[in-house]
Amino acid sequence: MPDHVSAPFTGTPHISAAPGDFAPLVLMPGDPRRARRIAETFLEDARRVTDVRGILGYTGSHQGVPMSVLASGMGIPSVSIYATELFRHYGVRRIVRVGTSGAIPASVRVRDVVIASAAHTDSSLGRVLVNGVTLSLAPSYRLLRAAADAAEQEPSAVHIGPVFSSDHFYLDRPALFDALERRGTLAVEMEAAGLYAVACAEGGEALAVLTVSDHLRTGDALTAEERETEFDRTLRIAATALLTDV
Ligand SMILES: O=P(O)(O)O[C@H]1O[C@H](CO)[C@@H](O)[C@H]1O
Ligand SMILES: O=c1cc[nH]c(=O)[nH]1
Repeated sequence: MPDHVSAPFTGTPHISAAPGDFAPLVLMPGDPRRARRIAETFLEDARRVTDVRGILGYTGSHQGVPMSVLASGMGIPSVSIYATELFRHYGVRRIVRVGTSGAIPASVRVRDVVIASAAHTDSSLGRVLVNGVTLSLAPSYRLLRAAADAAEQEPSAVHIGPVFSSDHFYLDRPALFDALERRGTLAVEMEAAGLYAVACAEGGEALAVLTVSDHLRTGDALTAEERETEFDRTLRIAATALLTDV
């Protein structure tokens, strides 16, 4: 092949899908098995488009509009890789994380939904993208507003507010969670801040809608099976946001 002819695109280091395999609208759970379940139960005519490292991705449609689902894996480094590659190489415009989270205040209960209107983090990601600046890690206002409107149609509790995206799942620091609670933080999880940072850097839109799977104060928790199945409301809100003004 002559030097000036670039090689055909055959995927990224982490995604084996061909160009055009992903829809511009993407649901993103952490867990690959949840991605498969969303493809099987929520999307129509879904086909698998990638499975590198067991991170499953599917494309089908929802309410007649093309929609994909791709797992992010756990943590900010992992979600940052997948979100960057989707925005940069696959023409993706919107990613809505559909994840699980741990509730912090008593007013948030297991099975409630939390829409992350901001993401605090102990990750460095918000500080390294623009030299000397800590970026505000926030969702797309359009997606947030659409999700807030969709939440009004839901019969049970949906909370909107800041979450804490932690680099540490086993963080034994009760005083930290007390301090975050006093500042209005609703829940802890491990990806929203990374997704918001990447969307900001890549010019995409992002939002995180989280099912509360456990409570840091009471110890209440969903079973492992419920973690896979208890996210119908989260999915409805996320898909409505993805489909707004497309
Ligand atoms: O259920 P997911 O979406 O993976 O989200 C939460 O669960 C994982 C920890 O168990 C972390 O990824 C955290 O953010
Ligand atoms: O990251 C997470 C997710 C659920 N529950 C937690 O305590 N942390």
